[in-house]
Amino acid sequence: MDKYYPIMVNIQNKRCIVIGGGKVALRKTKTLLKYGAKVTLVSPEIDEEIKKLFHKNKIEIIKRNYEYGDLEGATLAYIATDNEQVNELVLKESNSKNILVNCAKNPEDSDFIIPSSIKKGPLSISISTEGKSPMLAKKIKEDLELIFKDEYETFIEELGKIRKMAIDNIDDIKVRRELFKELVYGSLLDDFMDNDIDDLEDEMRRIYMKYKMGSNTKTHRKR
Ligand SMILES: C[C@@]1(CC(=O)O)C2=NC(=C\c3[nH]c(c(CCC(=O)O)c3CC(=O)O)Cc3[nH]c(c(CC(=O)O)c3CCC(=O)O)/C=C3\N/C(=C\2)[C@@H](CCC(=O)O)[C@]3(C)CC(=O)O)/[C@H]1CCC(=O)O
Ligand SMILES: NC(=O)c1ccc[n+]([C@@H]2O[C@H](COP(=O)([O-])OP(=O)(O)OC[C@H]3O[C@@H](n4cnc5c(N)ncnc54)[C@H](O)[C@@H]3O)[C@@H](O)[C@H]2O)c1
Repeated sequence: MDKYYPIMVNIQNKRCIVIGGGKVALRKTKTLLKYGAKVTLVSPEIDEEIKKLFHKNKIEIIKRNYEYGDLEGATLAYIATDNEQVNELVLKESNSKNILVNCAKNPEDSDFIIPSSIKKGPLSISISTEGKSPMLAKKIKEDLELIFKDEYETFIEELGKIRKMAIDNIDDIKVRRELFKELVYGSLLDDFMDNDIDDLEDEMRRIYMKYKMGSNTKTHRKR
């Protein structure tokens, strides 16, 4: 049975606790901030980059050793210390409180692991090797970045607009599917990437109108 179930989690404004203040803690913290989490970090020693985040009011810091109870109120917990005994104690607390935990040192103790990921506007591509080789996950990300370029962001934003219009105005799901098929599987994206399209929005709307006109729907929505 596969162990890790991939999901997209909204962590905006959720409290996430990082135990440890070194390089790994910094990397995890930066990712959490990118996704709008409220980060509290507990560690006696703090990396210089982490201090900068604190001075910019991006995170809270508790400058001491971890103590039982520090995970109170956490949605997610991250263990990034170099001390096995501390890690054990944090694991005990997270397990007893059902707080999902990531342990950088011992992935087998983790409830979740962090994939390498590409973000282009609404597009997310995550790569995981289930901890077998984080470096390979990073390389695959770099390879995929050559394919999934910035144009994808605009393309997906425009697709989102047309899809909403189609759901509101074209009742027949078969017609909608045909429309989406032409937009997604047709040559539109390639043409856009090759700079062969002046105005993507116009072009998508032209295709949309073709399907809308062909589907004399709108008024007889089936219940
Ligand atoms: C993807 C990424 C996300 C992130 O952390 O933000 C991430 N590691 C990254 C990079 C990276 N990490 C390491 C190297 C050095 C080379 C190497 O060892 O390969 C490099 C490469 C580099 O830095 O160039 C060392 C390392 N990593 C782990 C251990 C412990 C162990 O394996 O026992 C050790 C050994 C420590 C030691 O030797 O002491 C464990 C984990 N690292 C994971 C994620 C999870 C599984 C991901 C997957 O499913 O593949 C997992 C299981 C748990 C977790 O941390 O969530 C990020 C890429 C960022 C990017 O994409 O740019
Ligand atoms: N998952 C990954 O991607 C990855 C990558 C490299 C290393 N690691 C592993 O993660 C661990 C951390 O790596 P690092 O490079 O950040 O180490 P580091 O030495 O830079 O940092 C360790 C941090 O732990 C803190 N710490 C020690 N005792 C503590 C306690 N009682 N309470 C709270 N904090 C405490 C220290 O103050 C320090 O800030 C190491 O064990 C390493 O093997 C994981």
